[in-house]
Amino acid sequence: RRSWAEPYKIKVVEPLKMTTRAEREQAIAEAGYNTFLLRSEDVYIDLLTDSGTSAMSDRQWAGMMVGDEAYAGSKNFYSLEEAIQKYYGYRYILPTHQGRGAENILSKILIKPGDYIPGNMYFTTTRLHQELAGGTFVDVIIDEAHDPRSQHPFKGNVDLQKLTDLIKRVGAERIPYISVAGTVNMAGGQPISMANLRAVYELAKSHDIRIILDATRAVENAYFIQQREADYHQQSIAIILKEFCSYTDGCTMSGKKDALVNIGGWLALNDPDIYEEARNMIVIYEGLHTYGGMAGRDMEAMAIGIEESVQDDHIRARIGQVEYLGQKLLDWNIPIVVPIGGHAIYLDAKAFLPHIPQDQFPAQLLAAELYREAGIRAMERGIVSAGRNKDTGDHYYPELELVRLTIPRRVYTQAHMDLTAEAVDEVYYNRHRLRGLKMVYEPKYLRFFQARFELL
Ligand SMILES: Cc1ncc(COP(=O)(O)O)c(/C=N/[C@@H](Cc2ccccc2)C(=O)O)c1O
Repeated sequence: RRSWAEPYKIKVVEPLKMTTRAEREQAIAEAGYNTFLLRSEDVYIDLLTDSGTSAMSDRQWAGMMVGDEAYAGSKNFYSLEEAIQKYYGYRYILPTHQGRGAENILSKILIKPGDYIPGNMYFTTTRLHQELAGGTFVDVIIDEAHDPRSQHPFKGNVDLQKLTDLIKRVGAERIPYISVAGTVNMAGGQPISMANLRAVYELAKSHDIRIILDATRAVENAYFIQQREADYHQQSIAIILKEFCSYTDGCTMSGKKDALVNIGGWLALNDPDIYEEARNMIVIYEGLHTYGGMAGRDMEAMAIGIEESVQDDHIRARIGQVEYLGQKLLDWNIPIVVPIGGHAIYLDAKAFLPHIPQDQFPAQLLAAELYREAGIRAMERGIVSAGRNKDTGDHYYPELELVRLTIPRRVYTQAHMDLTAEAVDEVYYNRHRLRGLKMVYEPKYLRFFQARFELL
């Protein structure tokens, strides 16, 4: 049996500083046990996020050299527009500085106070923009998505009955669009199947309701369709991605993930009237409609990154590395979300630390402990990230209390994955010694970015 290796070789490296346990104990205490507040230079293996952390290719760096920094009508805009139309299939393209730029504008245009936005599990920034526009997010994902041990191959699927019930309850006119993510970040990077998306599209169209895709990791979603959906085993990733997007009316996109760039995003639409409004909003919030908060060089790098991201060899190696790490942990009976997702391994902190109640922030503690143990930075994806219910003021208490080990694209080697697995195993072996946290500073919005904690 031949093992696999990356379809690229390394040309530039960034030396990493090694720290001592004493230095890390001080650093994490000063960071208020919040990995977002650590200095990057104090981190050895940075698995906080796959957002903006990919390694660019030599062709992308070359693209940076041909940045046309004209204020209006930059050549790089047209390269980007062409790449998105070619691979995602949408008609109108508006660049934004990153995903949130697109979410902000889309929400402002489509959502009226009192509207409901159904979606396959919440995402933190997406839901907040929907709420800021006066909408209420309604989770219509299948129940299995909330169970870390369910082996359902497409946990990102929409529960058509939940969606139908919502339409009946509030009426189609109160639903500006269905917000579909592929893959679903908060469920563990879980995909939605082509068959399910097609069914959602047909249901939506029968009620004249739009579907807007969060395309942030849609190429990874295409890989899971290719691997797990019988009709698509012989199809290329590029073909699958284009069909996938054809069942939606537009998308918001953070180019910082699949598209292999450090900054960038876009809003894509097929409806000329919505496009007209969005193009007008872009000049208020993002700059001009032909640069959307990006330099010309960044648009060129993203156009090239899109082309590279849909190559079958690339995505197979990218997800193969995540599966490699996940399988090691499964072999050692360490509780992680299954099936293994596309961009990260999610430790099940509830199962990992059953003696720490959820309101003592077990996932937050586990992420801090992994850093203390080995200088590995992960991200809390549990009660802290879930925030507070805007009506009751109490915490949301999500089923999923997770720590995300997010793998950047084309950055770390298999040796880094081996060391990460060993560090997680070490923490697991000593898990009964760990105790909870109390939150000592809580910001108003998206508290997980800046909250501070102390050991109980
Ligand atoms: C499915 C999905 N849709 C939209 C966005 C926003 O895109 P952008 O504005 O960041 O470009 C993101 C960003 N996800 C990053 C960064 C992040 C953001 C908020 C909280 C924690 C982490 C992450 O998961 O690490 C996403 O995953």
